[in-house]
Amino acid sequence: MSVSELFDADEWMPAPGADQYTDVTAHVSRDGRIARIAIDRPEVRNAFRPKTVDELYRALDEARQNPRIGVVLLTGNGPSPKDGGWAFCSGGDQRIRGRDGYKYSDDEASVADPARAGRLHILEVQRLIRFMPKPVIAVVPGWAAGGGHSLHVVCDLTIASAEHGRFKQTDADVGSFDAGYGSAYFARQIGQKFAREVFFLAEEYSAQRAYEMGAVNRVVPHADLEREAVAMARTILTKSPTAIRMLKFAFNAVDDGLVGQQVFAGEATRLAYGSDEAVEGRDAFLEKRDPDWSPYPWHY
Ligand SMILES: CC(C)(COP(=O)(O)OP(=O)(O)OC[C@H]1O[C@@H](n2cnc3c(N)ncnc32)[C@H](O)[C@@H]1OP(=O)(O)O)[C@@H](O)C(=O)NCCC(=O)NCCSC(=O)c1cc(O)c2ccccc2c1O
Repeated sequence: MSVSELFDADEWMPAPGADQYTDVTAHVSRDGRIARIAIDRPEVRNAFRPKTVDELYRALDEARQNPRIGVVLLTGNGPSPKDGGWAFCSGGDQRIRGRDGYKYSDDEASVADPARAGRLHILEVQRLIRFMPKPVIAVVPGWAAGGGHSLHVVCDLTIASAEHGRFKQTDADVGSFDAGYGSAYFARQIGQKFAREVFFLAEEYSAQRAYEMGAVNRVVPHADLEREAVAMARTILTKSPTAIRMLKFAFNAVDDGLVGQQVFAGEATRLAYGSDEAVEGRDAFLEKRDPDWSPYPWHY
């Protein structure tokens, strides 16, 4: 059975552990440098339930820790076998939303561990994407709605299908609100007036309109969507991994407060450890002598 109508089997091989997933598919390009992770519930416009979120997190974390992978594509498989509709993601599955979050289907897990009873852990996935030391590209073949809209917002880049890409922020329609990256950071991207309009009116925006608002990087013909996304990824792969990582964390830092500074600073520390000056500090300690900083000027 094909993964998705846009999926090119010649490009991808299954990612390690992918056979254990039911709600997502995870692949790695045949040269091992790009990950393709997709929500695989097209019959509900790729709405996520807790199991979907668990699998998304695991697949993304595998990609994060794989030193060969430089870019991650996040998408939604399709079309729906029911009506042919396409989706990136339509947010939390409203059928299993409880009073304390989204419910696992086998509620024995919740009985054994009440802390697992109601989940909002798509926010953990958002943070994983945000702090992933490599670009994540949202590949939007259809609807990005509600929490699915927020997922595209937190990705570094978005490429959308000209024919089927649709954007709608339905949170307030269903009594929900992503008050973090989904809204406040979205406003940093496209401006306060547009962001408030998108949330307060919950209207539908075409891919072209989202592009004009600054919410989308590229709009391409539907049939070319994944090919163009891979091409975008391959362009990024021609760049310095360190430069891309530092740039991503620099773009983040201004909006991420002390955590943003910490993440950026961690990478700065890694770079400093590579210098002769830092090696001198370590060696002096180990050799129980005063460090000799004389070769290292106070740069200006
Ligand atoms: C996405 C749509 C605009 C698409 O409309 P369309 O007309 O194309 O398709 P249908 O409406 O007919 O849908 C086809 C089929 O799929 C089912 N479905 C679609 N979305 C969902 C969903 N989210 N949950 C459950 N089921 C869904 C639909 O019922 C149809 O099924 P049939 O059996 O009738 O065939 C439109 O579908 C739409 O508006 N969907 C809902 C979007 C939505 O409101 N999402 C939830 C927003 S809240 C959220 O996502 C959220 C999650 C979190 O975990 C948070 C955590 C912390 C803070 C905030 C959070 C948050 O806001």
